[in-house]
Amino acid sequence: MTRPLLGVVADDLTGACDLAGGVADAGLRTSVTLGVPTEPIPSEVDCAVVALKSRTVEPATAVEESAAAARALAGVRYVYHKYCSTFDSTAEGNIGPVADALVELAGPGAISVGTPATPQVGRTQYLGHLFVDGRLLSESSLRNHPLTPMTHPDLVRVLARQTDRSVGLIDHPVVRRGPTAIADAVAASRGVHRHLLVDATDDADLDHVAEAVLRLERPVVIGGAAGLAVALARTHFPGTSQHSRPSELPQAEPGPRLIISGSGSERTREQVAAFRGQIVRVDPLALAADSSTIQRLTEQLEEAVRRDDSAVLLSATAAPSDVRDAQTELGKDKAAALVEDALAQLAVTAVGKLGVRRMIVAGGETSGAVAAALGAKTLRIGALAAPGVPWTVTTVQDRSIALLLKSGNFGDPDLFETAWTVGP
Ligand SMILES: Nc1ncnc2c1ncn2[C@@H]1O[C@H](COP(=O)(O)OP(=O)(O)OP(=O)(O)O)[C@@H](O)[C@H]1O
Ligand SMILES: O=C(O)[C@@H](O)C(=O)CO
Repeated sequence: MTRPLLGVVADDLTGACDLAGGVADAGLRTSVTLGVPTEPIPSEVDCAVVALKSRTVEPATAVEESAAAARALAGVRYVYHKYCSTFDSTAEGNIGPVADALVELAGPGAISVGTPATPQVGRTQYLGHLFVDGRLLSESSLRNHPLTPMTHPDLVRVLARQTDRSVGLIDHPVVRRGPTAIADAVAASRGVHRHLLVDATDDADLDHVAEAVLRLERPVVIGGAAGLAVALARTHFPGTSQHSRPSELPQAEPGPRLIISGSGSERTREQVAAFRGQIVRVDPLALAADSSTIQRLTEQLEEAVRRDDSAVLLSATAAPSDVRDAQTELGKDKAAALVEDALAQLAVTAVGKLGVRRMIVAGGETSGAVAAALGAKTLRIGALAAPGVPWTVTTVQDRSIALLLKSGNFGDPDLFETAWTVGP
């Protein structure tokens, strides 16, 4: 029996979908489980993805859940630590502690090798510095992220602050020399560094890194965003791309459609601004001030859904200054929890009472909260509505629910209109 190529520990749900959509599109049979799996990985799977909600939790919790996920994935060829393509981390930072735990579990002498570079969505790493659409990370809109503001572009330093282990760089001149040079550089780093970040500015670089990684003496833990995972898929199983294959997902039942946005990202703000249908607004200050707010929102949502059959948008998305005001008044965690809980509760009402069967959710934390409240356990992966944003189907109480779980900065500005045309 062949072993799954990749067992992925993903720090948020939209990141899990991003990676799963990419590797499925490259031809890997892919499963997504929400939370640590309790069942063995099905033997026909090439890539088993475990979606956690560990990006913004206490480091000790992130470590405990990630280690449990890695143990549940025992037997895969490579454990893949999926973090964000913009290296999103809290001030304490969970990427370092989780990477430490995963190399520890991988066995004596293990090393982690990875890169957040995902050129398809404009993320590149050069001389250890991360760029977003050609701008330094710290000068991109990520500096205003509501939970994980990224104000330092030098990832070697960012990661080194999160771990006591030594962090090294395989720089672009080495990457450009090809897989042998990269593999030699990794071999020379064993015993010197415990974590290696690798530059990549285009897909050819990622293919070199993937080929080098597949040749490495194990134990090795691979780290990164979707880019390197997709490069591993196309390097390991060349010629199996699904681009021309129809989606195998079942058709969703007809019914009202809902978009839920708790994302603070710049791209989501553009998508909300471009949306022309009915919008129900969710405000953390109103939620905090009056416990009847959720009842009022429920009524507004019911009315909007019944009024006409176009998609309704339920949105907490606000300008960074408004988010900051709410955080100053309520505290960052309380503001986030109020919004996540309200959106999750309204999602449950939408499915249980209003007959919603197709839903777009914007924001990683928001998607995690919504999917957990719905009771989703696994996702089947379908067609991509945009790079990094696949349609998925989950089964909840014998009902198929189609979910498009969107990372904040992904998708074109008109995604909330166009995504339905490729959905199940
Ligand atoms: N108006 C608001 N005021 C304060 N916090 C908010 C507001 N709207 C949303 N939030 C919170 O901000 C967080 C946004 O994170 P989320 O991961 O969902 O989306 P994102 O900002 O696009 O990030 P990502 O790129 O990871 O998807 C959530 O915890 C959400 O509850
Ligand atoms: O890597 C990315 O950018 C996404 O998959 C993600 O994790 C955003 O939250």
